[in-house]
Amino acid sequence: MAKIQRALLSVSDKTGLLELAQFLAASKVEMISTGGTFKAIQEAGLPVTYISDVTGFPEILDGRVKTLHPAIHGGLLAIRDSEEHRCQLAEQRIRPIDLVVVNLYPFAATVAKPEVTLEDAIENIDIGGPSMLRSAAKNHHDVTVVVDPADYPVLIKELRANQGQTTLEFRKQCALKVFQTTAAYDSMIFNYFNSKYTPSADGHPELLQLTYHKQQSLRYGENPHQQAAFYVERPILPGTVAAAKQLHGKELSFNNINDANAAIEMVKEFSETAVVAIKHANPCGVGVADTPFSAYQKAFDSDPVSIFGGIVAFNRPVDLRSAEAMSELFLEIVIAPEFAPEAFEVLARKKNLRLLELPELSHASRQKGLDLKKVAGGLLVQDLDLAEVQPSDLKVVTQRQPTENELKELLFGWKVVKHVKSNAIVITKDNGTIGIGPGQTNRVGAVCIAIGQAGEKVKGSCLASDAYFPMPDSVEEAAKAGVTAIIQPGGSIRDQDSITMADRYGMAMVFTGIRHFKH
Ligand SMILES: NC(=O)c1ncn([C@@H]2O[C@H](COP(=O)(O)O)[C@@H](O)[C@H]2O)c1NC=O
Repeated sequence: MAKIQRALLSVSDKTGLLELAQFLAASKVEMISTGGTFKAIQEAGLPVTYISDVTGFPEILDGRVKTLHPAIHGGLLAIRDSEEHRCQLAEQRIRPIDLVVVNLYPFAATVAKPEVTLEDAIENIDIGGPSMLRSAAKNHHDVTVVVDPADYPVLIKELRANQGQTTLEFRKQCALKVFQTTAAYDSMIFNYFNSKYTPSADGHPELLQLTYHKQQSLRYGENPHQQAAFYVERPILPGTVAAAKQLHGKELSFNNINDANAAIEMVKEFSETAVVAIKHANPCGVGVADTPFSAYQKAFDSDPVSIFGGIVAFNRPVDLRSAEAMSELFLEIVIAPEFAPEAFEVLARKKNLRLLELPELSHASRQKGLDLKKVAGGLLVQDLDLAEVQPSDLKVVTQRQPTENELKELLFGWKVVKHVKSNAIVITKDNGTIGIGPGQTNRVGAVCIAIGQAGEKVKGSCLASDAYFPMPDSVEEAAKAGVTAIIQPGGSIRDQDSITMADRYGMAMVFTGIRHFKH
């Protein structure tokens, strides 16, 4: 490529514009520019040509048409090596443009405003900008294009290193960034209009466009032979694993991020002080108490074996006592809205332990959204499971009513079981889990695992089941072990068999009418 001689600058975000313009002027590059950009460069005392002097046409329709002209697009799209293209340019008196610096109308920021009108949104759809970006990127063999003010210093460095030229490798990267930018920009516009105009009865668009930005490359995926990366939404959603700030410890792994997500989403379930211990994305211990330390103890006591190598999330600041207790263990991650300085000091003595700070871990910070499940060849989309039950939603189906204490316990277990992989059974006592049976292919198997884990403590406990009992066997096993009350959705054609079994043992059983499958 020859030395850059002619540049077109048209930017909404004027950050870094004058520094770049100064460099280009000093490098004797001729600059062409649109309204506001032209004004800014001219006011800085730098030589610049107004776009209309190139197109021979005024900017019209409130700026809707300013660069959409053959004098611009011809100058961008002509193949420099083509004799025919060169002749056509000469015939039409069009001069090549070698460098394009454009950034787009701020559509995202506009539609993010709560008071935005449809008219505002429409006016912020950039037409001329993406057209120039695409023309220049298409012709990147000959044209350099920069779309991000953060890249101006990189451009300057490149021009300095190559005597006013750019390398093809540089232009390829620039073109890639343009296509990335215009694709994301169009997705954003499409999604906005989908939310306004979609005729689909289920609220899901005919075409699902998702844009995620790479937050980090990961050392490997679920297993060391799988390559992996972490992509996030922008703007970053507060109160999610994507927003967590790592204060200390080794880099997060793929499994860490997945487990941390499970811990965060679960601890937000509680408005009371709660601690959640996660292992392989399932809770292995959950406690609710008056202090973070007692909540932690309950979570720990639930399964002192499984917590080894686990992830612990607090929804209150971590105190010194909790930190000291945790420092006795090998943990992968501790997550909390805050770490007391003395607690941080204790935990930070562990070189590898990752400490994640996430201020928005309250129950109120839960937000509606989509839950996406990748299947081979497709994607399943559903609303996030944010369903909750209140005491008034519960239907007592047994002769015996649950006591007040049992009722509290059942509602606690219900919140926990929602976050356990199906078939899921959770046994609790005193607002702490004592037995968790996750991910079994039959429900009674999950019951037996939970009972086995609870040991002697099972006597006088409560049990939560994520879905109904297809047979009365689970109720019988629980009753024989000493469980006194059960919460479950109900809805089986054999509900009556389970109710009869519960009555036989004098148990209390309540139906929620809501199921919490999690696969
Ligand atoms: N209509 C056009 O021909 C046109 N050409 C460039 N733009 C945009 O106008 C903005 C710069 O405008 P100004 O230089 O007037 O501040 C840039 O974001 C650029 O992408 C245009 N605006 C919208 O489509």
